[in-house]
Formats: sequence, structure tokens, C-alpha cells
Amino acid sequence: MDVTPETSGAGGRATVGEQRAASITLEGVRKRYPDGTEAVRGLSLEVGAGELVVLIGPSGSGKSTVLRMINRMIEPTGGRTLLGDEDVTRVDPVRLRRRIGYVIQNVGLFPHQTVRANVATVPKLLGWPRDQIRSRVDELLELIGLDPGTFGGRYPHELSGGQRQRVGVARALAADPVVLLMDEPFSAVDPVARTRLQEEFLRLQAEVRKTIVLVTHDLDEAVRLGDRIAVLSEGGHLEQYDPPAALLGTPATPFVREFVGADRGIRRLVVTPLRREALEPVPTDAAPDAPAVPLDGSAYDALAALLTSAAERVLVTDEGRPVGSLDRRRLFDLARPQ
Ligand SMILES: Nc1ncnc2c1ncn2[C@@H]1O[C@H](COP(=O)(O)OP(=O)(O)OP(=O)(O)O)[C@@H](O)[C@H]1O
Repeated sequence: MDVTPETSGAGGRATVGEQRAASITLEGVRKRYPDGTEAVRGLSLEVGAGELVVLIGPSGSGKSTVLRMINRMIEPTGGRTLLGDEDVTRVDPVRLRRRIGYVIQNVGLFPHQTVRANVATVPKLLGWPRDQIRSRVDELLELIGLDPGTFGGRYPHELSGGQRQRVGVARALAADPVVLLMDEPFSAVDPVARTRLQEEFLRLQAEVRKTIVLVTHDLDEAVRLGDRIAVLSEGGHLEQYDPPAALLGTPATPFVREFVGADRGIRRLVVTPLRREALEPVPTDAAPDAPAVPLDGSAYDALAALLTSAAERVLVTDEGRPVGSLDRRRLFDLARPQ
């Protein structure tokens, strides 16, 4: 596919997510630092266009190195990286980075520039016309839930940590990149704000559908956000690459089993949907105050509803109307690895 910088540039684009997302293919990618450290010994991984993949693993396993090799902030010492079908190890790294969004912990906003100027950074570098930049910045601020009139003129120190982080995401999306790389993007904010940011971020991703690679230390974050999770061990070795439910349900190696921990069963409930076909009928004698969960909730929600009531059975509702029910046994069957 065509991912030349010009496609994201001055061609009159101002619509979020208009440019197609590109797949990422790592083929035997390696990094040996000058001091001899073999940070990544040959990693092959494919990320589908529009997919959100999380890299997780212990400290020093090479996650950040892998991420930064994708936009060549770190030059690989072997292997190939493709964006779509284009080998990025052969293109100019500066131009490459302008079409790959990059978000880090603590954001790295320019402190002496307003929110508006920060978000406009890459479109300016790409030479977009002023009015196009302006409408693009407004559009992005609205998309991340910050009113442009209120927040556009503020400086980073006049924002909360969570707001700064959102501006960082807006800045990374400004030139409609084909790929977004995120290194511990939410770890600097407190747990409550972090959960909210993660939810907002998922809504944003549902809208823009970028190809995203996100590094985290936090397994709950990985499970919540990832379409797939890649677990790395030392040397960037790929232990398992699976959707969250499969990773938690069937760890592929002893390393992964230990890494996901003894409470993986509980974590798995969070990503287990309440499938309509697995429900039992609504009991005819259901009490009006029987515990209920929506059909688009999770097995975790259903268990929580059971545990906080004296009832033996939880109703499952669709648009407020009961469409089925689950008792404990049925719920555990639903959550058991297939
Ligand atoms: N510039 C460098 N020179 C030499 N070794 C390095 C350099 N940068 C990283 N390393 C080493 O490469 C390995 C992988 O580091 P990397 O930062 O990619 O790991 P990580 O999984 O992201 O770790 P963390 O979770 O702690 O951020 C580590 O052993 C690290 O010490």
C-alpha cells in the first residue's frame, strides 16, 4: 500500500482516521547494542492493519527496543520491518517517524507551547496550510474530549496528568499516522484516571482504527486493551502471541503461566463475553429485584452480581429486558477454557 509521507500531508486531509492503517510485519528483527547486549535476538511478529497489539514482559525483555525499532529511533542490527508491504529499513528515518505516531509515558509535550501548538507539531512540519491545521487540531481536541475553546490555549502545566496524556495521544494522531506506537502511555497517571483513560482510548480506537503497538508492564491493562498480547521474555523471545482470553485460558509455556499468575482465572472472566446461546431461560418466578447484568457485560460482571446478592441466579438483559439467565455452574462453564 501507499504510505509515502505525502499521503498524510498537504493533500487537503482533515478527517480523523481517513488514511488507512498499515499492517506491521517484523521478520527476524534483531538488536545488538554497541556494548554487546543482545536486546532482541530475532523477533518475528505480525500486527494486522487496525489491530491493537500489546507487548508485555519482564523488565529488560526488549519491549521498548522492539517498539523503537519500528520507527527506527533505534536502528535494528538485523531482520526486516514492513509497514504494509514497504520495507521501512530502507526509507529515510526522519520522514518515516512523521507518519508513525509515538506516545510515551509523561508525554513529552513541549512545556512552552500551548496545547494547540503541541497538537499541531507534525502537521506544521509537513507544511499543511494554516486553516487545515486549525480545523484538524479542533477536531482532535474534541475527539479526545477536551473543548478546544477551553483547553487549546492552555500550557501543559495547566492540565491534569490525564489531560496531558490525552493531548499526547492527540498530538500523535495529528497527521493521521498509519501506525501508532505507545510506550507505557498511561503508567504515569493514578489508577482511577488510568482506567478512565483506557476506556476513552478504546472508544477512540473504535473510531480511528489505527494499527497500534503498545508496551506495558501492567497485565490488566494488556488484557483490557489488547486485541492480541505478545508476551516477551529475555532477548525479545516471543513466548506467546494470542488474544487475551486465550493467553489467560491456555498459557503456552511455563514462563507465560508464571507471568500471568495464579489469578489468571479471575482476569479471564473480565474478557469472557456472556454469549446469548450459552444462557439458560429466564425463570418464570424471577424476583423483580433479582441481580441482573447486561448482555454486553462480562462473566466477571455476572459473578460480581451473584456474589453481592443472595440469589442463586443472575438475569441477563438486553436493552433492559431479560433475555436469559445464568447460575454459578453455568457461569463457570462459560468461563472455562475451551
Ligand atoms: N543503549 C543501550 N545500550 C546497551 N544496552 C541497552 C541499551 N538500551 C537498552 N539496553 C538493554 O537491552 C535490554 C532490553 O532493554 P529494553 O529497554 O528494550 O527492555 P524493556 O523490556 O523495555 O524494559 P523495561 O520494561 O524495564 O522498560 C536490556 O537488557 C537493557 O539493559
